[in-house]
Amino acid sequence: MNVMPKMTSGETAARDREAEKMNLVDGNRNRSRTLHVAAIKNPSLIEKLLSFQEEDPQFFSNGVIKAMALAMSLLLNHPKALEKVRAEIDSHVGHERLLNDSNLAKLPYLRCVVNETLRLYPPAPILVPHYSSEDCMVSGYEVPKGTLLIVNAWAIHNDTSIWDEPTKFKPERFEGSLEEKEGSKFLPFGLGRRACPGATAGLQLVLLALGAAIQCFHWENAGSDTVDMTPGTAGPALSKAMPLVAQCSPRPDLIKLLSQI
Ligand code: HEM
Repeated sequence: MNVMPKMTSGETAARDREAEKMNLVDGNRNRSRTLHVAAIKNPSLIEKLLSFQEEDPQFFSNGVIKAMALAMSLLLNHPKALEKVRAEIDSHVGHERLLNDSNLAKLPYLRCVVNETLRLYPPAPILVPHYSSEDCMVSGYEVPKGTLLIVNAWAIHNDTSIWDEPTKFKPERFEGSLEEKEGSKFLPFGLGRRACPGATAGLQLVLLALGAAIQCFHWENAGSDTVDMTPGTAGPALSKAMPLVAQCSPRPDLIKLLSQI
């Protein structure tokens, strides 16, 4: 049996501080609390999303905010894909109004980008524990009824026997109805009776938040040439080791619309 060496209280505090630094959403949550006290006038996008979370914690979940930030990070590293999403939104929604949920069916590439983000970075890489409800066989293994099952969604999403070049960001792989065809091989929202009941709403929120951010703003990487996607090590949820630092400016054609919101 492996036993973790016991930490001193100083080491524990240092580990907790490190975990805090590594965690995009929680780190910003605490920072934004401080900033609210200072009555900051120009909150960052994450701070704004976290303020929505305070108003409606159920829908603006950490999963939704993280998925949006991760999708934006990936798009900044793949400018052609970002341009393709923008062109899709411009052609179906235009510049006169903000995109809304009735437009989403007409924005398949935006959906592909979000799916590909959730494949590469499932907010819950290890699903919550499930029990088998009856005896079954899985890949030649007998699984008796009542067995505790831990599903590694991240490993399934990176399995080379299922996905072509799984470590690469290729939204096009979701074109057509691959998601439906692949069934239990793409499971960012889990599966079975305990699958995420907020999957439809969660996906819709990510699509709307990401789509509106791309429709209204020009985005550019404010740090080095590429966004550092090194994964963080804090907690069971996937996080980025380095925070996303990006700059946005209103797109000239959208300024009139933005000033009316
Ligand atoms: C992008 C957003 C989201 C992602 C990726 C996500 C993902 C997940 C995953 C992977 C699970 C575990 C499923 C399993 O083990 O099979 C889960 C459970 C759950 N999710 Fe979500 N979720 C998201 C948004 C939401 C939202 C918006 C709500 C509420 C409106 C929600 C409510 C829940 C609840 C209540 C459970 C527990 C279900 C149970 O144990 O029976 N989720 N979610």
